Amino acid sequence: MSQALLKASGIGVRFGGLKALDGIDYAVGERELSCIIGPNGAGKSTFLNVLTGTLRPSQGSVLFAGTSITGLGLNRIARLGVARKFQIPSVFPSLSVEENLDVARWGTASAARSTKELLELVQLDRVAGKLAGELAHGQKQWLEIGMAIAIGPKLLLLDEPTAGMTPQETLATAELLLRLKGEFSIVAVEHDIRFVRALDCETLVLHQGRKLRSGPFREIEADETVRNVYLGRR
Ligand SMILES: Nc1ncnc2c1ncn2[C@@H]1O[C@H](COP(=O)(O)OP(=O)(O)OP(=O)(O)O)[C@@H](O)[C@H]1O
Repeated sequence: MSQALLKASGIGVRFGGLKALDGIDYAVGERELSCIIGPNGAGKSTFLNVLTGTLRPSQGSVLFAGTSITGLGLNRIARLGVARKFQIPSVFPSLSVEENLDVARWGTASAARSTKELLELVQLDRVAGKLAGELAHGQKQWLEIGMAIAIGPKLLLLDEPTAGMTPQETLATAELLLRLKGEFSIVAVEHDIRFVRALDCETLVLHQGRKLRSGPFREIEADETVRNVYLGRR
């Protein structure tokens, strides 16, 4: 891996008597694309909450570009260049697609992408004037990805970006992330194995709060233990 941009060490989270995460080590390199998968209740969202500072872990630390961000809070971490896209799109429904991107770009450096470039990148240029509230579900997700990209992040974290999408929309989302690959680091928490297969990237498998495996998706997919606890059930 190139130099780690994000490094989580020995992350543990307890909710009362439940160990939601136990001793998770994880690193994402500069401009690397990485996926986190695992069955329901594996601890994926809890881990993402730790990475974005919305949850302070009971144990362990998170470093971003060499600085501790453990439990720092979403806003302060965002200011360092970490963008998070939540599972449910939060766009401004009564503004047009183009206006949503304009709003997201406010205050960003002049070197950041123009609204036109963002529209083309997320392939919403043909619906630029449409109200965001009238977009199809997949298009709303892409708009929110565009809004997250607008700030010029160093790291983009995506929580189940293909939730509720059709197979075609899922594939288009994978293609979008592959277009962005190499520009900044991306971490996607995902349920949809077809999507992760299309990305073919470094993958962390969580199971019952522990790291089950990590490595390139092709190796993960071929791993018998992973197949038994997760992939084989799908
Ligand atoms: N705020 C909380 N309080 C108590 N228990 C929690 C809390 N958040 C999560 N948990 C528990 O921690 C465990 C991990 O949950 P988490 O939501 O992180 O899993 P997940 O892998 O994201 O699951 P899913 O794929 O269903 O979203 C589960 O047993 C869950 O019930």
